[in-house]
Amino acid sequence: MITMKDISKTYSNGVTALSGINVNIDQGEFVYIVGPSGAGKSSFIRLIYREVKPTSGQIVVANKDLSKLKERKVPYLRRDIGVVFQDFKLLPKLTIYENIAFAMEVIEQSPRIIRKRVMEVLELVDLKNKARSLPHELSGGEQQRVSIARAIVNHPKIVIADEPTGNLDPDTSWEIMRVFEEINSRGTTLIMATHSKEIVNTIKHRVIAIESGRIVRDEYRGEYGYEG
Ligand SMILES: Nc1ncnc2c1ncn2[C@@H]1O[C@H](COP(=O)(O)OP(=O)(O)OP(=O)(O)O)[C@@H](O)[C@H]1O
Repeated sequence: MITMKDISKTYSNGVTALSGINVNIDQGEFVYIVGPSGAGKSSFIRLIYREVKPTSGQIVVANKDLSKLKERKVPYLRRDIGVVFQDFKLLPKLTIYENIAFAMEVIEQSPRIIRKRVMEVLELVDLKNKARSLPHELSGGEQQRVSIARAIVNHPKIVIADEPTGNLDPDTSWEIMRVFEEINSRGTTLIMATHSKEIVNTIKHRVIAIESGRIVRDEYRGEYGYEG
C-alpha cells in the first residue's frame, strides 16, 4: 500500500528532515509514528499525501509512484487518502453537514449519494444530531470526529492523522481512538503520528520510531518508548 525506498527530504533552508527511510506498510495496517519533537514525523506523513516531495528516493502509495506523478494527477491520489489534522481544519461558516458534503461535491458526486453517505458517516462518529450546527458550536472532540467523518466520506484506502489528539483531553482522545479503531477494523490503513504514550502503550499496533530523520525502531505491537 505504501512503500518508501531510500527516501530523503531536505527542505530549501538546508534542514534534512528525513534520510535513508525504507519502509513498507500493507493494506489494513495500523501504524503509529512516534519520536521526539522535530524528528521528522510530520515530514514522513506529508510525503504520503504528497504535501511534500522527497529530495531523493522512491515512494509508492496506492500503486502510484509519487516521484512520477504529474501535478494534475495529485487530486486522484488524494481520493485514496483521508487526512486528519491536530487543529481539525473545518470550514467555520459551513454547517457540520456541509463541511462533510463539500468533500464529496468537489469530486462531483450526485446529491442523492452525498446525502446518504454524509448521514452514514455522521452516524459512525455519533454526530447525527449536530448536522445543522456550526463548527464553533461543537466541543474539540466533536469537531475532531467531524474531521474524521470528512476524511473517510469518500472511502479512502488510507487515513493519515498527524497528532489527532494533540489538542484534546484524555477522555476525548479515547473517543477519537475508538473511531479510528472502527475505521481500521473495516480494512482502512491507518497511519497516526502521536506523542501520546498512553494511547500507543494501551491500544497496541505497529510502532515506527523516527529520531533525527531516521527510522530507529519498527515493531509490531510495539511500545511508545519515550518518557512523557
Ligand atoms: N516546511 C519546512 N521548511 C523547512 N524546514 C522544515 C519544514 N518542515 C519541517 N522542517 C524541519 O524539519 C525537521 C523535522 O520536522 P517535522 O515537522 O517533520 O518533525 P516532527 O517530528 O513532526 O515534529 P513535532 O513532533 O514537533 O511535530 C525539523 O527540524 C523542522 O524544523
